[in-house]
Amino acid sequence: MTTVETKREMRRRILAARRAMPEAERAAAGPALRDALAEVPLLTTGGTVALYYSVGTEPDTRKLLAALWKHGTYVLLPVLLPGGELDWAAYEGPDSLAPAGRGLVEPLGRRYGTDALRRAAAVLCPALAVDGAGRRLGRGAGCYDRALAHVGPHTLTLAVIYDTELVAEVPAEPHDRAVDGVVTPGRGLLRF
Ligand SMILES: Nc1nc2c(c(=O)[nH]1)N(C=O)[C@@H](CNc1ccc(C(=O)N[C@@H](CCC(=O)O)C(=O)O)cc1)CN2
Ligand SMILES: Nc1ncnc2c1ncn2[C@@H]1O[C@H](COP(=O)(O)OP(=O)(O)OP(=O)(O)O)[C@@H](O)[C@H]1O
Repeated sequence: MTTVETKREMRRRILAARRAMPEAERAAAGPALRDALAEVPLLTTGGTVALYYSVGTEPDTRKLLAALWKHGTYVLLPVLLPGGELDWAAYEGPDSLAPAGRGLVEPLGRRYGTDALRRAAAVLCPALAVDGAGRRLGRGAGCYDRALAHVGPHTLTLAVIYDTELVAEVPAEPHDRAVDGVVTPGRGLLRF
């Protein structure tokens, strides 16, 4: 199998496993992710944090989002642009969000541009699987590979996954951007 085919097969398998996950396990993920990250100084000491608003079977980031916002952290959320780049706008409470296309929920406020991540202290990205070298398998649109190209040298990049999605190996292509660590509901924050 080519790398592209292996990635496609992994995506199919992981998405099926997410759909088959017991509801109780899914429901426990949101509070667990919040509790794992809400006290991490990098996320709460005043810098900007880029998060995403989880949808469907993704690990629930909504409780973490609410906790960071209540704490006063400046949280950016992605807006999908037509070409597949991500723009960024601030989360300003529940009323600052609206359903967007493709099943996404996106912020309505002023957009800061595709390179807004340059000033972020941390970027939390969606992923389907990550390996111990930080190689990350995303949905396959390349949005976060492009977005992560904009981060500054001191930005901590983390992927949010379920426990079982930390795997032995994710196949990589030259454009893939590695992450510095993962956060999972059961294991919390792991830096590589
Ligand atoms: N919650 C969440 N927000 C996110 C992402 C994500 O993975 N999760 N993204 C991560 O990159 C970005 C959005 N990227 C996307 C890129 C392509 C498609 C897309 O083509 N969707 C198909 C439908 C496939 C499906 O239902 O899964 C389509 O509309 O044809 C969707 C989102 C930014 N926001
Ligand atoms: N920096 C980039 N500029 C332009 N296209 C890119 C870039 N990075 C990735 N792509 C394109 O995106 C497509 C999908 O890449 P890949 O399979 O690695 O996505 P992914 O990492 O799983 O998804 P995502 O980054 O959206 O979470 C590839 O065809 C690739 O050519």
